[in-house]
Amino acid sequence: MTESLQPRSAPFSQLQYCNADRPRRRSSSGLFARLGKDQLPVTDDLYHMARAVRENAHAPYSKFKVGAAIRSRNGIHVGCNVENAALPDGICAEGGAITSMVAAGDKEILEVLVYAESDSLVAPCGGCRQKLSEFAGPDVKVTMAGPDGITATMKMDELLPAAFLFKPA
Ligand SMILES: O=c1ccn([C@H]2C[C@H](O)[C@@H](CO)O2)c(=O)[nH]1
Ligand SMILES: [Zn+2]
Repeated sequence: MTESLQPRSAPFSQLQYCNADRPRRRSSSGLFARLGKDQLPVTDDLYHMARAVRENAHAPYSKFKVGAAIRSRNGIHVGCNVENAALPDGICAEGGAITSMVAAGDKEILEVLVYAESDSLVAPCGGCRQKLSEFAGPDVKVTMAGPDGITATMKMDELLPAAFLFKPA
């Protein structure tokens, strides 16, 4: 059972900060094990806030709920995906968290965590990588997490090397 929860994609298994080898409990019911206090990811507060806000996601089309939490100097800002019948008009959890941060008056991301429940870790989509890079420096850590506490962390410039920068001529 727990084997299937290992991050599957190649980059995740090579991550510097990946904690996939940390000991964790076997699931007693369902697909995922419950987190024990000894198993919490390093960024506990972001983890719990992203996990909690995911419950509020509006995802009737994909049925795939995502939560995101961003740490900035003035606090933690959360977002969940909000889909729309006009499918491309939906917004990702990361986009919602960014909007919340900016609305709260902050424009510098210190840390990001994305929480989803899938058989592999969920990384921000391409568009969200660009959105994050607008406010996150190259060394900012972006952690991807699931319900059993497996996390992988990538730096912003690993997630989006050669980000687009708008420099009018
Ligand atoms: O990092 C991600 C990946 C996907 N989604 C959302 C978009 C869509 O609503 C659903 C399925 O792609 O998941 C996010 O919010 N963040
Ligand atoms: Zn996205």
